[in-house]
Amino acid sequence: MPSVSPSHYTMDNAPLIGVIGGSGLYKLDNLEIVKTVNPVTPWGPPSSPITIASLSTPEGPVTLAFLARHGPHHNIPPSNVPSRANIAALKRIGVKAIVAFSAVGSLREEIRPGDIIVPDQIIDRTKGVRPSTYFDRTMVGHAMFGEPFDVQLREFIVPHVKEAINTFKGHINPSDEPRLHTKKTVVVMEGPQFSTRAESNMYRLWGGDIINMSALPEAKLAREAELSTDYDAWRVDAAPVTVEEVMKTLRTNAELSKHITASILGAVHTAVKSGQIQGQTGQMQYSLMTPHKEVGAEELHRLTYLLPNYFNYPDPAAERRSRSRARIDVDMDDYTGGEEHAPRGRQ
Ligand SMILES: CSC[C@H]1O[C@H](OP(=O)(O)O)[C@H](O)[C@@H]1O
Ligand SMILES: Nc1ncnc2[nH]cnc12
Repeated sequence: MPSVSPSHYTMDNAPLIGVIGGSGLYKLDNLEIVKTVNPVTPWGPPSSPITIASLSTPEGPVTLAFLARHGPHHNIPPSNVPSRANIAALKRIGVKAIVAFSAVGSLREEIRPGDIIVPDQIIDRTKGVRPSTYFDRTMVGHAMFGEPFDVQLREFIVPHVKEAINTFKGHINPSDEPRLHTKKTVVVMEGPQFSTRAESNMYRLWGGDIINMSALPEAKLAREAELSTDYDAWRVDAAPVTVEEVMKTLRTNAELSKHITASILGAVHTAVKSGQIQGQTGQMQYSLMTPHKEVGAEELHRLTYLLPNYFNYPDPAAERRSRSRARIDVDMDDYTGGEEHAPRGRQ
């Protein structure tokens, strides 16, 4: 059986870190764009083209992959975000860890507009309308999710985020200085409507601290794909929320989130590359229940795209195509018509 490389990216400086930008964060600054790819995964195309770019960091330039969760023009509502495609595409590029950004509402008085939150737990209040697993056919898989974010990655990131906030303080009115909150619980609701007051009170009783519409199924799918995740959220609204209020704080906070990204990613890249952050590789080894011979060929091809360490069933047509190519930089388009664009210079 021909082997499938776990990483299909052959550049020396492959992007190990994927950044998912949420509301207000549709691109990063100070990026030298290496290329933009438009993969089509077995779960369809991701939310946006993926920008593979070099970012100047205190540790030197690092290559990262950036994707806009709601599309570059914010035209994908939370319930329709193609999270399976987003996660699969980042995994296929060679990403090992995802730092995701999200705008959130607060369920606690002490979490003020503009504050930054690194949550450690999730309460799922989505309504089952979002595809939330790669194991929804005949291969049954049960990922561990007691710690929904990668503990090592989260603990590594917190002091770096704190430092980034400190170095940003000169740019902000002292009374508006953002505070960092850690070990908080994010409630993920379906939306797109915001919560009723009764619901918010119930979430508070449940132990929820912040609320959004996006951290799931993203974090569940990343776990199934054996990727580490960390969520950096910033509080946008004061209840009752209006989109106008939300967008105002988003604009004010876009600069801070870009500053945080630029400040922390060099260190995160180094820690992932050196193995200081061990990652989630191997997590699914004992989670897959079904013998491969009981699973259909098409499903096995899909799972090979996502988890080549456990599945080795390339699409014969893709095999023929790739054999006929002299050199492949990214073979994410094997499933389909993905295109690559030439570098466009700075974003
Ligand atoms: C713009 S308010 C509601 C919207 O904002 C959050 O998006 P994201 O997490 O992608 O920043 C929230 O989850 C909702 O989708
Ligand atoms: N109050 C809120 N509820 C749900 N998602 C949100 N995203 C931003 N603010 C929110």
